[in-house]
Amino acid sequence: MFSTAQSIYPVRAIREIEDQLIPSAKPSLMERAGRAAAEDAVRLILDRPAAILIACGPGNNGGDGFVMARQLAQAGREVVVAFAAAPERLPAEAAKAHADYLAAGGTIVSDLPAAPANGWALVVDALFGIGLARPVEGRYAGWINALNAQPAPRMALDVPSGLDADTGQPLGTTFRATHTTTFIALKPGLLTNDGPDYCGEISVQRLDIEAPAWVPVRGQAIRPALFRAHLRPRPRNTHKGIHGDAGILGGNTGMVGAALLAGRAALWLGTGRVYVGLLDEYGPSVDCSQPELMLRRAHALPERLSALAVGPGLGTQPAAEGLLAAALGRPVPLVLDADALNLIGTDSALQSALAAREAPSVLTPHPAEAARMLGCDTACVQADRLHAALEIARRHRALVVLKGCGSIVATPDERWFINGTGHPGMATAGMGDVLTGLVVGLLAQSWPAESALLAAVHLHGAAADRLAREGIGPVGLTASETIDAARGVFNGWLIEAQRDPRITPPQRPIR
Ligand SMILES: NC(=O)C1=CN([C@@H]2O[C@H](COP(=O)(O)OP(=O)(O)OC[C@H]3O[C@@H](n4cnc5c(N)ncnc54)[C@H](O)[C@@H]3O)[C@@H](O)[C@H]2O)[C@@H](O)CC1
Ligand SMILES: Nc1ncnc2c1ncn2[C@@H]1O[C@H](COP(=O)(O)OP(=O)(O)O)[C@@H](O)[C@H]1O
Ligand SMILES: [K+]
Repeated sequence: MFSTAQSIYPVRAIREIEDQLIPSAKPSLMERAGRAAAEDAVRLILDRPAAILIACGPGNNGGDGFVMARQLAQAGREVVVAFAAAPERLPAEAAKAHADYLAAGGTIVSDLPAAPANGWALVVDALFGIGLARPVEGRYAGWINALNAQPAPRMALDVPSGLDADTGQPLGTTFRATHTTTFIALKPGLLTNDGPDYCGEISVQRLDIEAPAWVPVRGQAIRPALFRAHLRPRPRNTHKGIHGDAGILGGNTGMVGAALLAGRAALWLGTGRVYVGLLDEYGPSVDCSQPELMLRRAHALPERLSALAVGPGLGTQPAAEGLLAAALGRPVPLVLDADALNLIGTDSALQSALAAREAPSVLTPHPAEAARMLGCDTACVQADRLHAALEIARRHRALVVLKGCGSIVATPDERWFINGTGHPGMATAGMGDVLTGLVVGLLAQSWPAESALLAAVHLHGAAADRLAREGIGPVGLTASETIDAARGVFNGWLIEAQRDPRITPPQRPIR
């Protein structure tokens, strides 16, 4: 069965679907949306007796609110609808929803009322959806501030008013939902940047749209189904040579730990051998708390590696630049992070070498590194994270993860993925080095690059989520602890995948 529940559609694509369906849909999409929202509302508040406040805006989002109000009132709920726009200027569908609500005996107040003595059971934002065209100011900003101040659950219809549905950027005053019922499909702005902070829990209501109406989708939410085929049990007759040789190049003076963290993450994810090449000339020759790592001087990494990561603690001195240039020439999968990205951002020879590579390249910038690569500032990257990730992937012919809240993975052929695991406790030093190690570890074990990146990004966040559930974080979570938890989550995935009859154990060693 064609499933689109995890597909992510930008506003333009949602509009295309609506254009195909609105003329003929019976019941209308707005009727379906309002009904689905009413059902979500009832699930949310159960039998809490207080009234439900629905604030309706001047467009079709307001129309959804009128349908929802009619449905809830007909189900015996007390509903208060606030609507201040001119009814005759509503778009046709919304005007019908408004008339139907009044015809069913509904009433409207033209300003947001004070909360009743027992408070609201639920406040609903049906002010603006994907039609938001400018920052919210004036009367509606006042309404949103008042709604945000209510101690009740706060539900947004389609998109929290004020949030840009494509970018997750708040435009002026923005509704802060505890729950968002979104229609037709997920939108990128709900999942990245400030989106998750403003949306709360998301319910996707697909409105029973038939498969042929779906326009081709390029965006997906990251989930294990995307890489489960590679979660294979090891054959019993195996040895370490089968599980890859990973190299980490970095660890300049004062930043040795970054390279060790990456190396440890690769090791704990099952890589056969891990070599760490350190630039610090006085760096250690053994990591006493992880003696399995083979520490070398930076120029003395083995010739034969299955995958190489360059960047954790690399520095930007000429020596680092020379090592990076040589690494770009190696015909192995490469992960580039941190200072490797900063160097590439300002050096056209390195950029050409990167674009010319035949073996896969994976770039893991955080927003500041992405900004250096694009020649803009961090705010401009964050203002449209999806565009920034796709642009870096296109320019460098590489896979990219733009890290942060709702990490975005972009491919050079313009597909993209958004990750939902992880939490703010991960904003701590060394966390990115761990991600680099997870990616290079899977690459060294012969995972295809795209699956390796998707799995590592999802795993990294899932590991931090597991720790937070156990009280280890969000505050005070350390990068080292995440490595340990990632091993646990990954082994859990392997066990789960073995129960999946579609995954068969390999008959022969992987290579
Ligand atoms: N067209 C349809 O049949 C369907 C529409 N749906 C709903 O309709 C929404 C989109 O409807 P619209 O395209 O009418 O757009 P919206 O209802 O999101 O907003 C558009 C209206 O708000 C005004 N506006 C935009 N930004 C403003 C601002 N900052 N301050 C003041 N006014 C502002 C516009 O001038 C316009 O009048 C979706 O998000 C969804 O909720 C759903 O019911 C699904 C079906
Ligand atoms: N608020 C957040 N929600 C989810 N993940 C986050 C959040 N903040 C940081 N992370 C993740 O933590 C990691 C931090 O990486 P990075 O900024 O490179 O750290 P460092 O350079 O210190 O190692 C990234 O994978 C990022 O996606
Ligand atoms: K809304």
